[in-house]
Amino acid sequence: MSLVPNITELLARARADLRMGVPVVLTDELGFGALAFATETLSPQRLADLRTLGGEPVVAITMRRAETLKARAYDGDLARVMIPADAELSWVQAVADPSDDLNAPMKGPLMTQRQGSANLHRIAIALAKSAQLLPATVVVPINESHEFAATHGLTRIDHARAAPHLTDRSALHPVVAARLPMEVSEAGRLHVFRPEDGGEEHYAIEIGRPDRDEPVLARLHSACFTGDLMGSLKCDCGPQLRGALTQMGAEGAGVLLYLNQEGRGIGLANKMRAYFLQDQGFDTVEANHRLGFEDDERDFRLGSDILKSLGFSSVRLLTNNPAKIAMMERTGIAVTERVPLKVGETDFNRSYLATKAAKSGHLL
Ligand SMILES: Nc1nc2c(ncn2[C@@H]2O[C@H](COP(=O)(O)OP(=O)(O)OP(=O)(O)O)[C@@H](O)[C@H]2O)c(=O)[nH]1
Ligand SMILES: [Zn+2]
Repeated sequence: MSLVPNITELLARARADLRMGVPVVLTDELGFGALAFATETLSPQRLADLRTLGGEPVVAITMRRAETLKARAYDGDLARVMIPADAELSWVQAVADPSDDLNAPMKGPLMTQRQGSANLHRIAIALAKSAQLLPATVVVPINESHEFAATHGLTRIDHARAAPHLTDRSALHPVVAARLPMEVSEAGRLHVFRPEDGGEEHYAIEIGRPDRDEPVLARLHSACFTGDLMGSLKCDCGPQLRGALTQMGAEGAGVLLYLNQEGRGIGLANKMRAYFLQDQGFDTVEANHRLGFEDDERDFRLGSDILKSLGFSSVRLLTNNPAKIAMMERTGIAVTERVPLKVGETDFNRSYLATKAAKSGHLL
């Protein structure tokens, strides 16, 4: 019956639930069930209520966050931290949120679970991440999970059906394109692409009428609200964006993909959490790790999807990031030339740029 939501639609609903503090029910193929909450949106009332369910609640965190907290990650990529019976919500949230790590370090050792499967915890963390929340979830086992979800009107996600969707990228579809005369070129055109999973839309700005049979001057630009719009001096994004467009305008042809992957894919709220840690002396990579993220959570494959959809198969790529080049090549877009894009170094971003060169392999 097409009127029943499919797994993609249920996952989008689950993300919205977690952002609002509503729990979701997770079930696996062995019949286990659990209730999962995003740690950062959990309320005191719901923490009290989940404790009446009888199961032992844990905070599921990524291996990166576990390393910071010196908690044993028996599950490899994640750890299940046991919640003491008398722990308050502030304790639970401090497991997830590093903002007070230095001020008020957590008193360890944190006990982590070793027995049983972490499959449902893994799905819960992936959902929180894709909802652009901190990658940490409170998970408590429940019985009769199908009935529990139905009785309480909760979204239920089945592990086997959901797992492939959390690693595969969703298909993107062109929505509309229209002329956009711009300062750099009157022959601008903006294309909007929408993913099937209900996530962020992405844009392509085409300058001139680039020949589809020749390598096109291209830039994959990740959204940076602070740099692109506010003139932030902490990064080089704004000058790179304008520099790329100016060069395309001067050459009379090019395509700039504006990918809504704010903060290297972690979202603006988490990026600002990373900036708060940077104010305390951590570098851009360490800050991401303390929050529980990898240094770069972006998926550049969507860039090649958009280029292909526009009819391009080879590019002269404006970038200093070798990972972008490697990903283009792997996903069937030939990079015939790397065009360096070195603009916008300031006193404030010099060490940020140096860290990217030292730790993320950026070309100087
Ligand atoms: N998490 C995090 N993201 C940041 C930080 N500073 C900038 N960003 C984000 O990093 C991204 C920069 O993207 P790009 O301009 O594609 O930069 P790049 O990966 O260095 O590659 P090139 O510019 O092509 O060399 C944007 O999404 C910014 O919002 C930071 O300190 N932490
Ligand atoms: Zn930036």
